[in-house]
Amino acid sequence: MMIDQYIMGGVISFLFGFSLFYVLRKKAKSRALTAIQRHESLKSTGKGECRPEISGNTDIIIVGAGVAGNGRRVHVIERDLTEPDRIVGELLQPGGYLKLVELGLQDCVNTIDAQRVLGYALFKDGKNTKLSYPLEKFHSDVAGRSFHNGRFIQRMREKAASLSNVRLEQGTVTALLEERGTIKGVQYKTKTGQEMTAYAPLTIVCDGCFSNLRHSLCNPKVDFPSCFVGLILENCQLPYANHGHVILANPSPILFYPISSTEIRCLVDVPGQRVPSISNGEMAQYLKTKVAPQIPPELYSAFLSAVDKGNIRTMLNRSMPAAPCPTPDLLRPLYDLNDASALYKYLESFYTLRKPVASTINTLAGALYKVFCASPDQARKEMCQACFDYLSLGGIFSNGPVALLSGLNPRPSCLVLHFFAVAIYGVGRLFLPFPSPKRVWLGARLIVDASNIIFPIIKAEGVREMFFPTIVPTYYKI
Ligand SMILES: Cc1cc2nc3c(=O)[nH]c(=O)nc-3n(C[C@H](O)[C@H](O)[C@H](O)COP(=O)(O)OP(=O)(O)OC[C@H]3O[C@@H](n4cnc5c(N)ncnc54)[C@H](O)[C@@H]3O)c2cc1C
Repeated sequence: MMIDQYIMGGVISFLFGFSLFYVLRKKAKSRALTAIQRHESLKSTGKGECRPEISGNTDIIIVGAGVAGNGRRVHVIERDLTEPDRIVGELLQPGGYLKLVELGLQDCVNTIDAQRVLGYALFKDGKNTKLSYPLEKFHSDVAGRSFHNGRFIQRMREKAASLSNVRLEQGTVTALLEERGTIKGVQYKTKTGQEMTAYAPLTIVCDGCFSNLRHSLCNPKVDFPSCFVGLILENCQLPYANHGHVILANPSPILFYPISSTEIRCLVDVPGQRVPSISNGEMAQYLKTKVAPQIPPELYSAFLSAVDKGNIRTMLNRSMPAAPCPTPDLLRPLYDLNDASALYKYLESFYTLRKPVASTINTLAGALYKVFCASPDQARKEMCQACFDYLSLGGIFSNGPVALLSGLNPRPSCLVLHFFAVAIYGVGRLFLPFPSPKRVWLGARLIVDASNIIFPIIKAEGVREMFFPTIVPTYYKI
């Protein structure tokens, strides 16, 4: 992951989580509305449980209350119900905000000093270009939002806990209970250390990037392309107000965006899995000597002050293709439920709808990261410059890619079209005014390089799932 993946990658999860909320919530909507009127805030029993036990059985167990989760008689088990303090998930793309509106959850960003985000500003070699989200066709409220992740998560948890059909409990799931290939429920440890089991026909595991359960369900191909180093800048203004700023720096991008009315998040991408040590001062030295000279002058002194202040956080970026886990047994017990076939159809359409969206954003994020990282290779340099200049053309040349990035129009065909349009644009420029043999050779390498970037990512995501989701056998969508 990197800047764009950070900016974009996050929306995958937001869209995933909110789509899941949506798919599962529709049926419970009338019950949920009644419940919201009755319970206005997160109520704790003081035992790490935020709702009394629901009588009767549980339909769905959800492990993890990050941005994903919700449903019928739902039991949510979350390791830590206190407000998270993380440097992740701070920028919600307009596509994610639209999902919040669709779910009636948009007020979750109203009381947390969230900032409107209207697009990106790209900086490269002293030049910059503003890329606005194509929001003309939407209500004026629709835009991205950036905020403190923990504040947003708590608002979402309050909403979930306010539903009478949701039991939100603090506990750590230690194992999935499996019988003949079917997940029957979970084993978990409560806040007080008690070992418990919970059973439901459907268990949804969304325990995030530090998952200790995923390996028992699938074999994910997790890649660790880089780390983010996070700082908070104060007392300064971004060159473009209400925009995410992407500095195409050496060796890799640097991001800035507001997270409150007084704070700007800075994320410095450091390729590889190791970062300079914070404790022995190497990190401060790296940030001051290698990073600071590349950032816009408007942010320079606030950046140095943030480094001196010392509140430096790091986080390993992970990238994993959005591959559905082919576990047909998973839904077998649902036939015991009266409306099992309806839920089955919901899940089926959820995956069919989700896959092209998620994989388009994943692919674009992965591809842009490779293009935007500094490289000694001349063909890659040409591709990077072509990309910056292509986006700077404005009109459909910027609207198309930004609509993909923002989750407003994440169509795989548009992604491939724009990616190769950039490559062809780069080659076309090389051929002007005369296509010398050296330039023809460079152009050919550029096309090969572009193909080598995008096709492996598409292959990992799954060509059929991404471009032809409706022809994928049903059980692969479950
Ligand atoms: C540096 C960085 C910056 C990012 N920035 C953005 C961004 O700006 N915008 C964006 O949209 N995305 C961003 N992302 C991606 C985003 O953070 C993730 O996609 C998102 O957090 C995933 O949400 P989740 O609910 O699946 O997992 P998480 O947010 O990780 O939540 C998982 C939850 O499960 C709980 N849990 C874990 N294990 C257990 C267990 N065994 N039992 C019970 N509970 C458990 C955890 O306590 C946690 O609350 C960023 C990622 C990184 C690394």
